[in-house]
Amino acid sequence: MFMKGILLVNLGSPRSTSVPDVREYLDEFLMDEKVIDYRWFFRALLVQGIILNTRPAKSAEAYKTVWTDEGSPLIVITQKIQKKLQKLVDVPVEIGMRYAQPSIEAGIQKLVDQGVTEIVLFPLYPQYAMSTTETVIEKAEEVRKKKFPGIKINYVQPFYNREIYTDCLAESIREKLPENFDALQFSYHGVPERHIYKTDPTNTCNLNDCCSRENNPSHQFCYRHQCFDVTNSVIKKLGLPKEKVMVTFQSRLGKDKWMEPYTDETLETIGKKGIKNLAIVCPAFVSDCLETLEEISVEGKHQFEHGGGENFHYIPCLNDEDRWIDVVKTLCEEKLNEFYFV
Ligand SMILES: C=CC1=C(C)c2cc3[nH]c(cc4nc(cc5[nH]c(cc1n2)c(C)c5CCC(=O)O)C(CCC(=O)O)=C4C)c(C)c3C=C
Ligand SMILES: [Fe+2]
Ligand SMILES: [Fe+2]
Repeated sequence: MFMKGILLVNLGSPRSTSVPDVREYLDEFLMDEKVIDYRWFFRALLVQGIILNTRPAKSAEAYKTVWTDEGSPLIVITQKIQKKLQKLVDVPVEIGMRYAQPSIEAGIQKLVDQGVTEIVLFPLYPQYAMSTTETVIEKAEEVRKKKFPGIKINYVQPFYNREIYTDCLAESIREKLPENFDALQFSYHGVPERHIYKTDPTNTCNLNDCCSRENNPSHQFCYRHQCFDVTNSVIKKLGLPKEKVMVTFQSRLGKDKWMEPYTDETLETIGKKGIKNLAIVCPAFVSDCLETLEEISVEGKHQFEHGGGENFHYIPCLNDEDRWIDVVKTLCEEKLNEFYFV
């Protein structure tokens, strides 16, 4: 007998805000070679020899400012999505995190315990990146082969260009935009430029105008293009002129060259250029997390005000909005229905 189920996968958070728990989480996360893509020796030297000496204490302080009584916002919101989706579909829905707990393996185990043999796994990232979608699929395949060789997994693909998603995002932003704003900033999580070159099998992306072209063979694997594409779709639907819109990249780490322009540097300077009222949204994330609630809403606001800005308006992620749950349901159902052909 075949039985289907859904696994929603998000990035994951530390178990608690204690420094040892944050260190353990960062160790697993940053030692992933799809996140820091150096050879093992150099990655270990950088992560375990340098980053883990100072970053856990700093990150733990940041996590404390966003942590709720129920736990990490990212996990709590993913659980809320799970519960709402479960009410709409008649197959079991579980969650799994790429790093820390509940793990992808634990999520699959829960489904298997309920008799599931065919899983739709949904990486909750709108855009493709080596450090997100690709590492989730690689991990899930590793777990499947080792622990659950009898089950099938069908993966929901990046959905940045799906009209149901961009409609949903545009509506969500429209409702939350303040009445007066000089600019709307789209701040996406950054990645090192090297990641984009590395994952372009067509060798046709040079991180230049090609990313904004209507057609380029690299688009399917180009995170930069996919960020621009989401932005363009949304601003068209909102009827916003391009001059009122900025795209920037946040959360860089280390000395590599990451995609530019950087969110923090932009926030420090735009006030002086006359942008006094700013709205900002972060569509690389479907759920609010440390990187939106602390890095943007708190640190970003300070940077903007420090640079002469006056009104800073953070637009929350889709989180557990009903219209977004409907999109999740549709994207999962498409893949559930494909099982016959997988
Ligand atoms: C080389 C480092 C990193 C890459 C590449 C990277 C890509 C990337 N990350 C997200 C989504 C999230 N990242 C989050 C936190 C976070 N990210 C990094 C580093 C890289 N991310 C670090 C070190 C951290 C931990 C916190 C910190 O110390 O600053 C989170 C939030 C997790 C939470 O618990 O709330 C998310 C979500 C994407 C989408 C992405 C590439 C596109
Ligand atoms: Fe590109
Ligand atoms: Fe990250």
